[in-house]
Amino acid sequence: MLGAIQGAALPTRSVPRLFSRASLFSTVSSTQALPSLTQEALFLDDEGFAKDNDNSQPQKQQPGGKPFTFPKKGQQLEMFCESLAFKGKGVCKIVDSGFVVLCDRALPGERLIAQITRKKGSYAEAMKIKTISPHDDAVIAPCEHANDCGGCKMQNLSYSAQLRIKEKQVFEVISRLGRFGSASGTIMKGIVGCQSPFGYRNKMEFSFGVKKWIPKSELEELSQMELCQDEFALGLHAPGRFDKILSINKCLLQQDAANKVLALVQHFCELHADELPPYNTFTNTGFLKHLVIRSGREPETGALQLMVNFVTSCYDPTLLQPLVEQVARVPEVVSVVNNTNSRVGNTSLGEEEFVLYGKSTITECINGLVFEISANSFFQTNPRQAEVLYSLVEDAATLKGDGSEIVLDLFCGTGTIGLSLAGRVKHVYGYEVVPEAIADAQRNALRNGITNATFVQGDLNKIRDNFADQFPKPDIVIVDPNRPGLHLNLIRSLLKLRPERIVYVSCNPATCARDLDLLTHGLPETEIKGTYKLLSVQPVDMFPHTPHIECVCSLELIEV
Ligand SMILES: C[S@@+](CC[C@H](N)C(=O)[O-])C[C@H]1O[C@@H](n2cnc3c(N)ncnc32)[C@H](O)[C@@H]1O
Repeated sequence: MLGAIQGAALPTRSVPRLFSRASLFSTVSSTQALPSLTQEALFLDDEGFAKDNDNSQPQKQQPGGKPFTFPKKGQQLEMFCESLAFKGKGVCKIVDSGFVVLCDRALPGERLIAQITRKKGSYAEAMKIKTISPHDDAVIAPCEHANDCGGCKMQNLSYSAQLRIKEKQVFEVISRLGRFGSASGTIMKGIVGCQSPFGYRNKMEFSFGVKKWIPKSELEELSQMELCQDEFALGLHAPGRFDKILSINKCLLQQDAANKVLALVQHFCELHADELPPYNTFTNTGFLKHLVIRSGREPETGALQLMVNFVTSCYDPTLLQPLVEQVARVPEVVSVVNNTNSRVGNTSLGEEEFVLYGKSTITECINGLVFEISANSFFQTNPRQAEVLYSLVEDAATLKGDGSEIVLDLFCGTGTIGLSLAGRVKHVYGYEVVPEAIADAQRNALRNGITNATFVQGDLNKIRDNFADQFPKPDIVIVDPNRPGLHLNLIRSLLKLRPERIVYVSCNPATCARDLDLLTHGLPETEIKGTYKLLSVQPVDMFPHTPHIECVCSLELIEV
């Protein structure tokens, strides 16, 4: 049944406005990355493909022949939310005109009043003012910051409804953008939800600042006097604001012990803001820039371990000492480090690192392997669901298990996927651009006594013709790219390499669908001939309450 798709005529589709196949590839040169879709194009693509409104806005007339009136900035209008775009914005239609508006925090099925904030090409953006009638699955968000913080845009929706929406988004993008049409029904697997939709994150990064962002809802309650006192803030950046911090008392995505540390640091630093001044992004002055809290598990006992990282503008351990002493009293804290960053701006990556208390790393266990995590190393942020994800990758790889196969783990990070397969294969080759991640991967192999894994540092957007000479021909290739997906040259190289199976792990269904289309259907304009059959697409929810979706896709080589 699936095999038939390869030879069958491809489903035709109307060409969306901003993302025709011709426009997508017209700018590609051999040295350029496959043009990553702009966020706007991605969204519109999603909007245009994902629903039955392909013709909703390009035309200048309503069905009755009446011309569309573009809404004006500042206008408050009644609208109905039809679906969610990948970035979590509600795709709404103005009730009178059917004009499409993207509205933050609008939920599918909700009727609402929203204020137009800007016009963007043929659609508008709006800010929700009030709900007229909620989504059937609307719930009261458990987090006090849910309506103001940019992180959990979907907390107002029951978790089962979140999963349904995400599953539908993947299905639509795979069928339309990936051009798998009705066959998507047999390819798609049901979404795998997260057992614990709260407390799942093992890393949260908070910022210090001098400007507290006061949400509209609180503004009316505050006296003028209180409004003037914005000299200290610790929390998350207000949505779209680099300079304003929404003070966070407790984040439900992290563990209770991490919230204890956050509250303690909030309290201490607010009291001692004169000695420990928060960083001011306008004047580039101040000391405290970021608080990063990471968590892990002790391998033998499974006990929670916390690493607290203070990112400061310079190195001054004496200044930090009283704060470090307080934090170290929290029983779960096993490491306090200080990363210094003197550069202008807000990055939390340090130039130099100093251990102020305890160890320099914490550990995490994934599917029986132990991984060391340092302050700046990449690690999956939902480790329990990462175990689920990696098991799905192993299923998709359908290893023989006789130790004969070669696995190529592209975009390997700290080696977690490849290392978790190493016990069942002949050799794993990992490829990754970040040198520190490669060093971590090598250390992780050593720590777990794995001797059949080799990790190579290199940029997969700049591969040359001799790329495949660096390792024996792989039987299975795993790709786990960042949001922009695969470079066109890498797709060409995979098609030339012809591994029996490709497992594509994606954090962006839109670019994943684009790449699956190329690997299976090919693209005559670029002389790419697809030689793979898409066997399955498995959505996995790694980040409940956020718009993010992960997918594991299995592809099998076909003889042509
Ligand atoms: C989504 S992460 C996956 C990491 C790993 N597979 C895991 O599960 O932990 C993507 C990884 O690709 C790496 N990466 C991004 N662009 C790259 C490039 N052009 N060449 C090689 N690696 C790249 C990133 O540094 C990151 O470690």
